[in-house]
Amino acid sequence: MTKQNVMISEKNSTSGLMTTITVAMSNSSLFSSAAQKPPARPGGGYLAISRKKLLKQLEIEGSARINAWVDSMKASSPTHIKSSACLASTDDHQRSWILHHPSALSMFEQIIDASKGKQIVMFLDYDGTLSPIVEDPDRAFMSDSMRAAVRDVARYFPTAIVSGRCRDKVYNFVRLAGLYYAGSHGMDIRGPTKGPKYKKRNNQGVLFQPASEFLPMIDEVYKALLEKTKSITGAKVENNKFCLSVHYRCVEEKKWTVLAEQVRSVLKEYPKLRLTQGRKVLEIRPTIKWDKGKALEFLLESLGFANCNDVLPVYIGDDRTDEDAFKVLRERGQGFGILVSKIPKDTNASYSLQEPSEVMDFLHRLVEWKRLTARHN
Ligand SMILES: O=P(O)(O)OC[C@H]1O[C@H](O[C@H]2O[C@H](CO)[C@@H](O)[C@H](O)[C@H]2O)[C@H](O)[C@@H](O)[C@@H]1O
Repeated sequence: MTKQNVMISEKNSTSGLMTTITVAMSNSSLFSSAAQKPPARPGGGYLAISRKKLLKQLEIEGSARINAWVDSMKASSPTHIKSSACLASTDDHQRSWILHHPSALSMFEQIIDASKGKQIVMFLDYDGTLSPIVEDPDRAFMSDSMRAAVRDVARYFPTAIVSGRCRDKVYNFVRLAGLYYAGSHGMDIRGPTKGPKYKKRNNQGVLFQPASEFLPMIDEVYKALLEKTKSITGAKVENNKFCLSVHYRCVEEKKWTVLAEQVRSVLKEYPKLRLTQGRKVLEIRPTIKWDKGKALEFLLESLGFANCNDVLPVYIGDDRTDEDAFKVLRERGQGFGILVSKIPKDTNASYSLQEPSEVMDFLHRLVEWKRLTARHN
């Protein structure tokens, strides 16, 4: 993002004198589309526009952004009943999607074949992957049987839980000591508190928090968002330590625009924070170049698998933020992303699973296969 010095000129109505102030602004906050961007100014000169024009521009950009947010909030929440013609084309779409992203259960043998001579490393998202999506984020409990499946998997394979939630919270849900935990979308990584059997190279004592300088800002924004959104019934602001979530799952659809405006009115004071979207949630996080994909790479490196061919990372997740990890795997040409979804979605994952119960089946099969091969060797 490039910075542009903007000179605002104003004519004093009584004196008739022009006064000017200069403001350093990012191009992206000034111009809503690339087409509107001014030509580059060698040497970073001034762009003179009137205050009126600037405010108008900001207003247009602001409402365009709100509309885009709300459109995206609606697009990820299909609520309308489909006509039969529409249903038929949906079926076709579903069939074609599943051809491109087959079930990881039906492709299990192929996945195992690809792991020959390689160490499988498991990366598991939490919400919607290990626990079903529920209305109250504080009650997204994991079943005991899922916990047992994850514990078994972690006995045989290095395993990390990668979540948008704050690390302590996700740990309190999972409650397994021998795992890596990457909370706050990977911005808070901690190695196992109990020595895992699979210990390879230098994987102990990992603690990595690339966004620690943002803590005071996140706290401030958390308080501001709590205050700002308190009038909206059902809205919930969650403090995930290095990032925040504004939930709208329980907010009436007609209030989504107001909520988006409230969030934007707070965020516009914090250009170092950005907004992404998840499942009926607006996620606010630092603009640093760090995401679940970077966390995956960091963890592979911590486990001693940087630049190695003898590793097969498998990442299972259900949300948009998991796409960063799927993309890394695709670009590395290594391992597989598995998207948990019942409906076709644009994804960089190779395979799919429909819901957490299928994730559990997949984990069981991995363990069963590992036990069998261990018996034969
Ligand atoms: O990366 P994840 O572990 O998938 O975390 C992403 C967000 O998950 C949680 O919200 C989602 O699950 C809630 C409970 O089922 C649901 O009520 C909400 O609508 C979902 O968006 C979590 O509460 C968020 O903080 C995470 O960012």
